[in-house]
Amino acid sequence: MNVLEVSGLEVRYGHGARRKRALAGVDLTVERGEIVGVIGETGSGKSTLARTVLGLVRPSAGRIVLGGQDVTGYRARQWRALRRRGIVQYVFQDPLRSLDPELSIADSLAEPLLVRGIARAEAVNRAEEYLSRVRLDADLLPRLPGELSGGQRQRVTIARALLTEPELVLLDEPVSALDAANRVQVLRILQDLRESGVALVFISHDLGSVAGVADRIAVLSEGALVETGTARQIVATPSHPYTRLLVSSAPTLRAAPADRARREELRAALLNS
Ligand SMILES: Nc1ncnc2c1ncn2[C@@H]1O[C@H](COP(=O)(O)OP(=O)(O)OP(=O)(O)O)[C@@H](O)[C@H]1O
Repeated sequence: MNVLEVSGLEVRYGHGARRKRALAGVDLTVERGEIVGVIGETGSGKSTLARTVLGLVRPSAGRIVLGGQDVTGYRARQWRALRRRGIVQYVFQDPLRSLDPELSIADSLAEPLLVRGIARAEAVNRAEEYLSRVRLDADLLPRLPGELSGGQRQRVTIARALLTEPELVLLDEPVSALDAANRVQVLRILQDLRESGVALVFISHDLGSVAGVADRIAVLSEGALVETGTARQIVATPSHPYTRLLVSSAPTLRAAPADRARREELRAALLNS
């Protein structure tokens, strides 16, 4: 069963002459338990896609079905209620901005459970359990976000997103602000989540980060999906020139990064395609 079906999704920003199309007829499905990567360069529409699926941006055309429910015509109030139910959760790039700096980690984690009527003792137990799922120790619970490293903070936001047992988690550049060691740790945790059955949409400009985690990858360019395939297909036999450019620009995917001349060649082919 699909937890997310997006079809013909179009988003336009601004008005009149300044109207700009950020998404142009995007079709994407995510099955239960599947990890789908969405990659594209800056400005390709990745965050717009995430924000539209969360009901934070209104599409000008297309359809969104979440957990079997057509949510396309939802008003702001209905979206808020849907987000409160926790079926779809999100993790953004900057964990400091998504954690209240004055709340302890225990309180940040317990809060989504308390608003669902779960007793405090039970909420704290669950918080501890989910911290261990993201390989963090319970002794972080009394600390404030400012007393954690960036990687620890991002793991806390992932734990918090999982606490409500969502069907789908959207992660928008979850590792981009992290140093290499923390990035590897968070990517491992995302891989581990495969066993939990939650579906993930992992959005990144960096194919190298996504390729080792995602089952399928969708490639976004100028608001349109130009290619979708298994992670293996996208990396080994990319068919669209833009995908080839992304593959050649991802140093971690290759023994040696493509040299500049080769990248220019691919970019020229892309402009002419
Ligand atoms: N609120 C907004 N109002 C007007 N234009 C916007 C708005 N948000 C995004 N855009 C434009 O829409 C396009 C897609 O932006 P979006 O943020 O979705 O891209 P992105 O792929 O997530 O980029 P990045 O990796 O830099 O975050 C860009 O041209 C951007 O300038």
